Amino acid sequence: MALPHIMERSAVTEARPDRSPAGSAPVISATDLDLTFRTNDGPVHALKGVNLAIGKGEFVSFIGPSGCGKTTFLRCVAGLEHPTGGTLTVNGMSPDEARRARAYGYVFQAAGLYPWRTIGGNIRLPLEIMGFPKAEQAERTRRVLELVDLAGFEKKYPWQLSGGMQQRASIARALAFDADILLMDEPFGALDEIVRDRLNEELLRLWDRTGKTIGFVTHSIPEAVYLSTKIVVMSPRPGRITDVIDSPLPRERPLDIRDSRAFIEIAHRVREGLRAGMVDD
Ligand SMILES: Nc1ncnc2c1ncn2[C@@H]1O[C@H](COP(=O)(O)OP(=O)(O)OP(=O)(O)O)[C@@H](O)[C@H]1O
Repeated sequence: MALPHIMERSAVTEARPDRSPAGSAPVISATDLDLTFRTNDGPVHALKGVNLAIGKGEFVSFIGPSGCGKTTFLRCVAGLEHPTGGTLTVNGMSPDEARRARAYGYVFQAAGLYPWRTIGGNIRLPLEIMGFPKAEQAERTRRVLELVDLAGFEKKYPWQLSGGMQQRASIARALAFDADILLMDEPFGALDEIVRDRLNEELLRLWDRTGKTIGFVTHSIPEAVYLSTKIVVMSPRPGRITDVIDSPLPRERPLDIRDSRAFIEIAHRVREGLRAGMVDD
Protein backbone atom coordinates (compact mmCIF):
# COMPACT_ATOMS: atom_id res chain seq x y z
CA MET A 1 0.00 0.00 0.00
CA ALA A 2 1.16 3.53 -0.56
CA LEU A 3 1.65 4.60 3.00
CA PRO A 4 4.34 7.28 2.84
CA HIS A 5 2.10 10.13 1.73
CA ILE A 6 -0.48 9.11 4.29
CA MET A 7 2.05 8.95 7.04
CA GLU A 8 3.39 12.39 6.13
CA ARG A 9 0.18 13.69 7.59
CA SER A 10 0.02 11.40 10.57
CA ALA A 11 0.80 12.81 13.94
CA VAL A 12 1.34 9.38 15.49
CA THR A 13 4.92 9.65 16.75
CA GLU A 14 5.69 11.94 13.87
CA ALA A 15 9.39 12.50 14.40
CA ARG A 16 11.79 9.80 13.29
CA PRO A 17 13.90 9.29 16.37
CA ASP A 18 17.60 8.78 16.71
CA ARG A 19 18.36 5.12 16.18
CA SER A 20 21.99 5.20 17.17
CA PRO A 21 21.67 5.66 20.88
CA ALA A 22 25.29 4.75 21.60
CA GLY A 23 25.56 4.17 25.31
CA SER A 24 21.90 4.86 25.99
CA ALA A 25 19.97 2.40 28.15
CA PRO A 26 18.22 -0.42 26.30
CA VAL A 27 14.46 -0.25 25.99
CA ILE A 28 14.17 -3.94 26.83
CA SER A 29 16.84 -5.65 28.89
CA ALA A 30 16.87 -9.30 29.98
CA THR A 31 19.57 -10.74 32.21
CA ASP A 32 19.78 -14.46 32.99
CA LEU A 33 16.05 -14.71 32.49
CA ASP A 34 14.46 -17.99 33.48
CA LEU A 35 10.88 -19.14 33.47
CA THR A 36 9.58 -22.50 34.63
CA PHE A 37 5.85 -23.13 34.40
CA ARG A 38 4.39 -25.32 37.16
CA THR A 39 1.90 -27.68 35.56
CA ASN A 40 0.00 -30.76 36.72
CA ASP A 41 2.38 -32.83 34.62
CA GLY A 42 5.43 -31.30 36.31
CA PRO A 43 7.61 -28.27 35.61
CA VAL A 44 8.03 -26.94 32.08
CA HIS A 45 11.29 -25.05 31.70
CA ALA A 46 10.28 -22.55 29.03
CA LEU A 47 13.17 -20.03 29.18
CA LYS A 48 16.71 -20.58 30.38
CA GLY A 49 19.45 -18.00 30.87
CA VAL A 50 18.11 -15.50 28.35
CA ASN A 51 20.31 -12.42 27.99
CA LEU A 52 19.24 -9.75 25.54
CA ALA A 53 19.35 -5.99 25.15
CA ILE A 54 17.05 -4.24 22.69
CA GLY A 55 17.80 -0.63 21.85
CA LYS A 56 15.35 2.13 21.04
CA GLY A 57 13.97 1.89 17.53
CA GLU A 58 15.29 -1.61 16.84
CA PHE A 59 13.25 -4.19 14.95
CA VAL A 60 13.99 -7.49 16.65
CA SER A 61 12.66 -10.81 15.39
CA PHE A 62 12.51 -13.98 17.45
CA ILE A 63 12.76 -17.19 15.49
CA GLY A 64 12.92 -20.79 16.66
CA PRO A 65 11.05 -24.08 16.58
CA SER A 66 7.62 -24.45 18.09
CA GLY A 67 7.71 -24.43 21.89
CA CYS A 68 11.09 -22.71 22.23
CA GLY A 69 9.65 -19.88 24.30
CA LYS A 70 9.26 -17.05 21.79
CA THR A 71 5.74 -16.17 22.90
CA THR A 72 6.68 -16.68 26.53
CA PHE A 73 9.50 -14.16 26.21
CA LEU A 74 7.21 -11.61 24.57
CA ARG A 75 4.60 -12.20 27.28
CA CYS A 76 7.25 -11.66 29.95
CA VAL A 77 8.12 -8.32 28.35
CA ALA A 78 4.42 -7.47 28.39
CA GLY A 79 4.11 -8.42 32.06
CA LEU A 80 1.67 -11.21 31.18
CA GLU A 81 4.00 -13.95 32.44
CA HIS A 82 6.35 -13.63 35.37
CA PRO A 83 9.93 -14.92 35.12
CA THR A 84 11.04 -17.29 37.85
CA GLY A 85 14.66 -16.08 37.66
CA GLY A 86 16.82 -13.24 36.37
CA THR A 87 15.83 -9.67 35.68
CA LEU A 88 13.82 -7.99 32.96
CA THR A 89 13.26 -4.28 32.49
CA VAL A 90 11.13 -2.40 30.00
CA ASN A 91 11.87 1.30 29.64
CA GLY A 92 13.84 0.96 32.86
CA MET A 93 10.75 -0.30 34.73
CA SER A 94 9.56 -3.72 35.76
CA PRO A 95 7.29 -5.25 33.09
CA ASP A 96 4.30 -4.82 35.42
CA GLU A 97 5.04 -1.11 35.82
CA ALA A 98 5.58 -0.80 32.07
CA ARG A 99 2.24 -2.49 31.41
CA ARG A 100 0.49 -0.09 33.75
CA ALA A 101 2.30 2.79 32.01
CA ARG A 102 0.96 1.47 28.66
CA ALA A 103 4.51 1.11 27.34
CA TYR A 104 3.56 -1.27 24.55
CA GLY A 105 0.92 -2.30 22.06
CA TYR A 106 0.45 -6.06 21.48
CA VAL A 107 -0.56 -7.69 18.21
CA PHE A 108 -1.56 -11.36 18.33
CA GLN A 109 -1.47 -14.05 15.67
CA ALA A 110 -5.22 -13.90 15.26
CA ALA A 111 -6.50 -10.38 14.71
CA GLY A 112 -8.80 -10.85 17.73
CA LEU A 113 -11.30 -8.21 16.70
CA TYR A 114 -14.69 -8.23 18.40
CA PRO A 115 -17.19 -9.25 15.68
CA TRP A 116 -20.01 -7.17 17.18
CA ARG A 117 -17.95 -3.98 17.02
CA THR A 118 -17.07 -2.08 13.88
CA ILE A 119 -13.40 -1.64 12.94
CA GLY A 120 -13.53 1.84 14.44
CA GLY A 121 -15.26 0.45 17.54
CA ASN A 122 -12.54 -2.15 17.97
CA ILE A 123 -9.79 0.44 17.71
CA ARG A 124 -11.57 2.78 20.10
CA LEU A 125 -12.09 0.09 22.74
CA PRO A 126 -8.70 0.42 24.52
CA LEU A 127 -9.01 4.20 24.27
CA GLU A 128 -12.45 4.03 25.90
CA ILE A 129 -11.05 1.83 28.66
CA MET A 130 -8.18 4.28 29.18
CA GLY A 131 -10.67 7.13 29.46
CA PHE A 132 -9.61 9.22 26.46
CA PRO A 133 -12.12 11.98 25.67
CA LYS A 134 -14.50 11.09 22.83
CA ALA A 135 -13.07 13.65 20.41
CA GLU A 136 -9.56 12.34 20.93
CA GLN A 137 -10.73 8.76 20.50
CA ALA A 138 -12.20 9.73 17.13
CA GLU A 139 -9.08 11.61 16.06
CA ARG A 140 -6.70 8.81 17.06
CA THR A 141 -8.89 6.21 15.37
CA ARG A 142 -8.91 8.23 12.16
CA ARG A 143 -5.13 8.65 12.28
CA VAL A 144 -4.22 5.02 12.85
CA LEU A 145 -6.68 3.83 10.21
CA GLU A 146 -4.88 6.09 7.75
CA LEU A 147 -1.56 4.79 8.97
CA VAL A 148 -2.47 1.21 8.07
CA ASP A 149 -4.30 2.25 4.90
CA LEU A 150 -7.78 1.43 6.17
CA ALA A 151 -9.26 4.91 5.95
CA GLY A 152 -12.91 4.49 4.95
CA PHE A 153 -13.30 1.12 6.69
CA GLU A 154 -14.13 2.50 10.12
CA LYS A 155 -17.80 1.55 9.95
CA LYS A 156 -17.25 -1.93 8.52
CA TYR A 157 -17.42 -5.04 10.68
CA PRO A 158 -14.44 -7.39 10.92
CA TRP A 159 -16.16 -10.08 8.86
CA GLN A 160 -16.46 -7.62 5.98
CA LEU A 161 -12.65 -7.39 5.73
CA SER A 162 -10.06 -9.82 4.35
CA GLY A 163 -7.66 -11.57 6.72
CA GLY A 164 -4.86 -9.14 5.83
CA MET A 165 -7.11 -6.15 6.41
CA GLN A 166 -8.23 -7.55 9.77
CA GLN A 167 -4.62 -7.93 10.79
CA ARG A 168 -3.94 -4.33 9.74
CA ALA A 169 -6.90 -3.26 11.87
CA SER A 170 -5.42 -5.13 14.80
CA ILE A 171 -2.09 -3.32 14.24
CA ALA A 172 -4.03 -0.04 14.15
CA ARG A 173 -5.63 -0.92 17.48
CA ALA A 174 -2.18 -1.57 18.97
CA LEU A 175 -0.94 1.76 17.60
CA ALA A 176 -3.91 3.79 18.80
CA PHE A 177 -2.50 4.78 22.16
CA ASP A 178 0.91 5.47 20.62
CA ALA A 179 3.12 3.29 22.83
CA ASP A 180 6.81 3.30 21.98
CA ILE A 181 7.03 -0.49 21.89
CA LEU A 182 5.11 -2.79 19.59
CA LEU A 183 5.08 -6.51 20.46
CA MET A 184 3.91 -8.70 17.58
CA ASP A 185 3.37 -12.44 17.99
CA GLU A 186 3.33 -14.04 14.54
CA PRO A 187 0.93 -11.42 13.24
CA PHE A 188 1.08 -12.61 9.62
CA GLY A 189 1.49 -16.36 10.22
CA ALA A 190 -1.99 -17.24 9.00
CA LEU A 191 -1.84 -15.17 5.81
CA ASP A 192 -0.87 -16.28 2.32
CA GLU A 193 2.57 -15.37 1.04
CA ILE A 194 1.54 -12.53 -1.27
CA VAL A 195 -0.47 -10.76 1.42
CA ARG A 196 2.31 -11.40 3.89
CA ASP A 197 4.93 -9.86 1.57
CA ARG A 198 2.81 -6.75 1.26
CA LEU A 199 2.22 -6.46 4.97
CA ASN A 200 5.94 -6.94 5.60
CA GLU A 201 6.70 -3.99 3.30
CA GLU A 202 4.02 -1.91 4.97
CA LEU A 203 5.23 -2.77 8.43
CA LEU A 204 8.78 -1.73 7.56
CA ARG A 205 7.54 1.63 6.29
CA LEU A 206 5.40 2.10 9.37
CA TRP A 207 8.33 1.25 11.62
CA ASP A 208 10.66 3.56 9.71
CA ARG A 209 8.19 6.39 9.96
CA THR A 210 7.19 5.97 13.59
CA GLY A 211 10.49 4.80 15.08
CA LYS A 212 8.80 2.27 17.36
CA THR A 213 10.82 -0.49 18.97
CA ILE A 214 9.39 -3.73 17.63
CA GLY A 215 9.61 -7.28 19.00
CA PHE A 216 8.33 -9.70 16.36
CA VAL A 217 7.84 -13.47 16.63
CA THR A 218 7.97 -15.49 13.44
CA HIS A 219 8.59 -18.98 12.09
CA SER A 220 9.72 -17.65 8.73
CA ILE A 221 13.43 -17.15 8.05
CA PRO A 222 12.85 -14.78 5.06
CA GLU A 223 10.40 -12.72 7.09
CA ALA A 224 12.84 -12.42 10.00
CA VAL A 225 15.73 -11.45 7.74
CA TYR A 226 13.67 -9.02 5.66
CA LEU A 227 12.24 -7.13 8.62
CA SER A 228 14.86 -7.07 11.31
CA THR A 229 17.77 -5.02 12.51
CA LYS A 230 18.45 -7.89 14.91
CA ILE A 231 17.48 -11.56 14.69
CA VAL A 232 17.32 -13.65 17.84
CA VAL A 233 17.61 -17.37 17.15
CA MET A 234 16.21 -19.64 19.86
CA SER A 235 16.41 -23.35 20.57
CA PRO A 236 13.89 -25.57 22.36
CA ARG A 237 13.75 -27.44 25.67
CA PRO A 238 14.41 -25.19 27.50
CA GLY A 239 14.22 -22.06 25.39
CA ARG A 240 17.65 -20.45 25.03
CA ILE A 241 19.14 -17.90 22.71
CA THR A 242 21.63 -19.59 20.40
CA ASP A 243 22.52 -16.64 18.18
CA VAL A 244 21.86 -12.91 17.93
CA ILE A 245 22.48 -11.55 14.46
CA ASP A 246 22.81 -7.82 13.84
CA SER A 247 21.65 -7.30 10.30
CA PRO A 248 23.99 -5.43 7.94
CA LEU A 249 21.12 -4.82 5.48
CA PRO A 250 20.28 -1.19 4.70
CA ARG A 251 17.09 0.28 6.15
CA GLU A 252 15.63 0.74 2.67
CA ARG A 253 14.54 -2.77 1.75
CA PRO A 254 12.71 -3.44 -1.48
CA LEU A 255 11.35 -7.01 -1.59
CA ASP A 256 13.96 -8.06 -4.13
CA ILE A 257 16.67 -7.50 -1.52
CA ARG A 258 15.81 -11.11 -0.70
CA ASP A 259 17.80 -12.15 -3.79
CA SER A 260 20.93 -10.33 -2.61
CA ARG A 261 24.02 -12.11 -1.40
CA ALA A 262 23.91 -10.33 1.99
CA PHE A 263 20.32 -11.46 2.56
CA ILE A 264 21.07 -15.04 1.60
CA GLU A 265 24.10 -15.11 3.90
CA ILE A 266 22.07 -13.93 6.90
CA ALA A 267 19.32 -16.44 6.11
CA HIS A 268 21.99 -19.13 5.98
CA ARG A 269 23.31 -18.10 9.41
CA VAL A 270 19.80 -18.18 10.87
CA ARG A 271 19.25 -21.66 9.42
CA GLU A 272 22.56 -22.86 10.82
CA GLY A 273 21.65 -21.42 14.24
CA LEU A 274 18.31 -23.22 14.18
CA ARG A 275 19.99 -26.47 13.18
CA ALA A 276 22.68 -26.14 15.86
CA GLY A 277 20.00 -25.55 18.50
CA MET A 278 18.26 -28.78 17.52
CA VAL A 279 21.52 -30.78 17.53
CA ASP A 280 22.49 -29.48 20.99
CA ASP A 281 19.38 -31.02 22.55
N1 LIG B 1 0.77 -21.04 30.61
C1 LIG B 1 1.58 -22.11 30.39
N2 LIG B 1 1.58 -23.14 31.23
C2 LIG B 1 2.38 -24.19 31.04
N3 LIG B 1 3.24 -24.32 30.01
C3 LIG B 1 3.27 -23.33 29.13
C4 LIG B 1 2.45 -22.16 29.27
N4 LIG B 1 2.70 -21.31 28.23
C5 LIG B 1 3.64 -21.93 27.49
N5 LIG B 1 3.99 -23.12 28.02
C6 LIG B 1 5.00 -24.05 27.51
O1 LIG B 1 6.21 -23.32 27.44
C7 LIG B 1 6.94 -23.70 26.27
C8 LIG B 1 7.18 -22.46 25.43
O2 LIG B 1 5.94 -22.07 24.86
P1 LIG B 1 5.81 -20.82 23.87
O3 LIG B 1 4.38 -20.68 23.52
O4 LIG B 1 6.49 -19.66 24.47
O5 LIG B 1 6.66 -21.32 22.63
P2 LIG B 1 6.75 -20.68 21.17
O6 LIG B 1 8.19 -20.72 20.80
O7 LIG B 1 6.09 -19.36 21.13
O8 LIG B 1 5.94 -21.76 20.34
P3 LIG B 1 5.11 -21.58 18.96
O9 LIG B 1 6.11 -21.24 17.92
O10 LIG B 1 4.50 -22.93 18.75
O11 LIG B 1 4.09 -20.50 19.18
C9 LIG B 1 6.13 -24.78 25.58
O12 LIG B 1 6.62 -26.02 25.99
C10 LIG B 1 4.73 -24.53 26.11
O13 LIG B 1 3.99 -25.72 26.11
